[in-house]
Amino acid sequence: MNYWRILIHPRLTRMKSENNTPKACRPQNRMSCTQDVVKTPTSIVFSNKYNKFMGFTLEERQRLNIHGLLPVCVRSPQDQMYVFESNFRSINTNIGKYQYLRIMRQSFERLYFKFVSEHVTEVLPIIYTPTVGMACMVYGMLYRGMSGVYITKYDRGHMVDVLKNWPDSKNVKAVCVTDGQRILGLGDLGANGMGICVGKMELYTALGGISPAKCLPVCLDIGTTNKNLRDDPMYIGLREDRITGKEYEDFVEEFIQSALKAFGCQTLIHFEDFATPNAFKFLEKYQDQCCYFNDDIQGTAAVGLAGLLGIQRITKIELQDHVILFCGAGSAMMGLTALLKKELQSRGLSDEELTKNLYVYDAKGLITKSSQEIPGNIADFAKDMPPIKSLEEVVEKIKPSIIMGATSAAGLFTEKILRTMAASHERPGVFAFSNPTNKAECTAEQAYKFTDGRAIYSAGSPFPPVEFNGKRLTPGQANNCFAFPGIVLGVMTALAVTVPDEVYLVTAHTLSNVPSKEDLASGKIYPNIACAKDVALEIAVNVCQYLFDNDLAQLTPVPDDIREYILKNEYQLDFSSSTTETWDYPEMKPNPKPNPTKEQKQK
Ligand SMILES: NC(=O)C1=CN([C@@H]2O[C@H](COP(=O)(O)OP(=O)(O)OC[C@H]3O[C@@H](n4cnc5c(N)ncnc54)[C@H](OP(=O)(O)O)[C@@H]3O)[C@@H](O)[C@H]2O)C=CC1
Ligand SMILES: CC(=O)C(=O)O
Ligand SMILES: [Mg+2]
Repeated sequence: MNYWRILIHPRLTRMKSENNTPKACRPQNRMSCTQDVVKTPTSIVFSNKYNKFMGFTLEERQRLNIHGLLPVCVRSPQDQMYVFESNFRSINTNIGKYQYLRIMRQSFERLYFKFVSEHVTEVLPIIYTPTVGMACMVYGMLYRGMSGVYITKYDRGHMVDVLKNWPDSKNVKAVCVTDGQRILGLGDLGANGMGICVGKMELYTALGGISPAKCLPVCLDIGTTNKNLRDDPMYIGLREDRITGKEYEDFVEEFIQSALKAFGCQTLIHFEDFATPNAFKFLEKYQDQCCYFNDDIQGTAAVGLAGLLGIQRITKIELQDHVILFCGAGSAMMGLTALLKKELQSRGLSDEELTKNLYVYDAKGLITKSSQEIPGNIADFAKDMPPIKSLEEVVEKIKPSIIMGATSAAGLFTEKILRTMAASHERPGVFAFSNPTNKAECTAEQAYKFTDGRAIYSAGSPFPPVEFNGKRLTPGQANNCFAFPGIVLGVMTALAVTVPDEVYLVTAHTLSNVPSKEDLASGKIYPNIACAKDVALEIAVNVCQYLFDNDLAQLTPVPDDIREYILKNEYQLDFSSSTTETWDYPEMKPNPKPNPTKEQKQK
């Protein structure tokens, strides 16, 4: 039963809800049915989830006992957005904007998400890469209170209780977790890595339409090797060495089991920014055990493959006939090579045929048969040729038509490399995946300048368009944010038990088909980031369909129209004056009647 509704005095319900006139604020308009009135805790009314700032109508101000606590003006949602925008734009630094957004997120959630989802191009570079990287470096200074759950090594044995301390724990359906060891290309940032999980989950809502109540960011604070951080008086995490080996793996195992116990066995577990060997180890262990997803490996692979398919569409050269050089043997590139292999296998190529034109280069040089310690997942790519240490020499030798980097080695793609590629290929593909911006393997300007404006260039962080020879060239954003919001939306909607590799192939194909013929003609293999919400929906629909078609979903009955079903269940960004009718205010129970006094009893 919704007591809010019952408690509205009929006279008030008849009042024009957006009444903005001072006359309507006269005290005689207050409710008179005092005997049943429940005094609304002001802390709830103004809490992040229910706050409407000056958007509370007169009727609401009276009903919720907050009349007089706000200025007389009642702001419409449009006015609130205008004020939000004006504040945001008046701030001159990106980190300042980030701070402002943190405050807004923590004080008026629905307006915050409405703002982000309506200003994706402007806001993503702040709450996501590149600014979130900078924010994570000084997270202790920016810390503004509860945004997720921290679990330390001292919490072993009672992790379920710690997770359940989250105020909205009964609603949680997805967890994005990091141990902070490889935060973007910035290395070990320990407990500051929480900022990444918060940012990722905000995109679940802003792009995927998933209610924030379902999302829980988690940081496994198991120490840090970052000495500067440990010496920083503002650091928020454990000032100890990381736990490693069996102790670490047991800790992660306990966390996974605790999360499933606390929130249910269908909870989506999203691993983010774990160091590479650990990331692959856990993926292998958990992929078939629960609804598990590694964004750096699998999300990035889907976006990378979509980019390659886009290049295939532009150049009209089949992927297997391109010579592709992958730089960096970490989560991102190794996830991509594995998914590309699956794609090429599905085209009927043998392992030998499909790896023929694929080369991997890492910090020690080109991976050849004589390389030491080749990770198992790239052994197939080791070439039977003499070792080459320098990337420029590798490029000179193999003349790749596509070069992809996820190395965090800024400037790795030199002028010479780009010119060599341009000399051999009409439309060389250049992907600089590393984040944030200052880690990119080359900038958009360099890519266009050294290839006569012919490069098909994309980067992990956003680069502005470049004017070249009178043409405006727009770089693509090769970032897993084009994949994970749609993947998780599809997986969570379908109630997938596990997430098989095919889901990432579906994602890659869906994304690669978004750019129109005109986009491709202008060298764009990825959509504008402004379309990221539409892309997420498209991916979610196809992922859901795949899961239903392959009996991998537990949602019953299967919706007749998946798109409609998803849209019907998405998080409502709107808050109008009548929102209290539809908004999920907590049901308030009337205060228990006090025991009658002696005098009352005698009466
Ligand atoms: N755009 C996107 O969506 C994504 C971007 N990324 C970005 O990609 C980067 C790498 O991430 P991830 O794969 O997880 O990281 P890792 O750190 O695990 O991998 C980096 C790899 O690059 C190698 N490397 C380092 N320096 C060089 C160099 N000079 N030349 C060649 N190889 C080099 C490393 O070799 P060694 O280990 O021997 O040092 C390692 O194999 C990060 O900047 C991250 O932010 C990651 C995921 C998604
Ligand atoms: C984008 C991302 O996930 C990364 O850089 O790690
Ligand atoms: Mg990441």
